[in-house]
Amino acid sequence: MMESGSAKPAETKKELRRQLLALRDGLSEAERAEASRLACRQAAEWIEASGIGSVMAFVSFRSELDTSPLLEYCWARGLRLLLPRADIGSKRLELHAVRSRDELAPGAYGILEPRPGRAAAAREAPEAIFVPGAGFDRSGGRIGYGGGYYDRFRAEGRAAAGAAWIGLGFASQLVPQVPMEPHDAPLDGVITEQGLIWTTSNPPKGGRS
Ligand SMILES: Nc1nc2c(c(=O)[nH]1)N(C=O)[C@@H](CNc1ccc(C(=O)N[C@@H](CCC(=O)O)C(=O)O)cc1)CN2
Ligand SMILES: Nc1ncnc2c1ncn2[C@@H]1O[C@H](COP(=O)(O)OP(=O)(O)OP(=O)(O)O)[C@@H](O)[C@H]1O
Repeated sequence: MMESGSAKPAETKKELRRQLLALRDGLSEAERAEASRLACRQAAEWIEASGIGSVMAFVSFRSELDTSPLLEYCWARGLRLLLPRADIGSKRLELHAVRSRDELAPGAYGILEPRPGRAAAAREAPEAIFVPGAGFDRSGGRIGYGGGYYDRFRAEGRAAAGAAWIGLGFASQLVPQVPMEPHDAPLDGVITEQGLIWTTSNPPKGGRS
């Protein structure tokens, strides 16, 4: 029975997360590859138009949209690519500047992460942050794996002032509304294989392109 009207956001989020991850797991390899290629092209076009020099992205795991084409784009264009290491104890993200795939190794949760001895700690704050998720909505709502890593990272003020926070996922991960809690900061936009959607009335650096 649906009781979304009376359920607490945290419980509703848990159920929505479960449903969205099941849906994402159901995409075929071919669908995933094609959508990933298209979405990463959209992200690259936005980066190109915005003129930013440092990008925070993520290395995909489980059934996430495959960010490999975006990582390759950043390396090919000589952009600073900052990737996170998750500290499970503190639920904090630590950023490293990664210059090639050789600087990655399996880390927390089995995700490929920067190898501390190889990739230098990031000196700068990222100008754009591509955010993973289980689901997104058109008003900046996002639901992740429930670790609160990205909300904490944002609350710590570690992105550049005016940085663009952009969700990156499949169009099938867009839902009418993600229930938001007070600690959830809204995203500025979402990129899927169908294009970029700005979710704010005041688009960040780079503008509407
Ligand atoms: N590619 C990628 N990297 C990322 C993230 C992400 O979503 N995608 N994260 C974004 O935050 C952080 C990792 N966050 C994670 C949080 C929880 C679990 C996890 O396995 N959770 C358990 C459930 C725990 C529970 O019961 O609450 C599970 O799903 O089995 C995995 C990753 C940092 N790096
Ligand atoms: N800024 C913060 N400081 C302390 N705790 C926080 C902060 N932001 C979120 N949390 C806590 O983290 C937990 C998970 O939050 P939430 O369900 O929003 O995670 P999520 O966005 O799905 O996860 P992730 O960002 O890891 O993908 C919540 O219990 C929340 O209270």
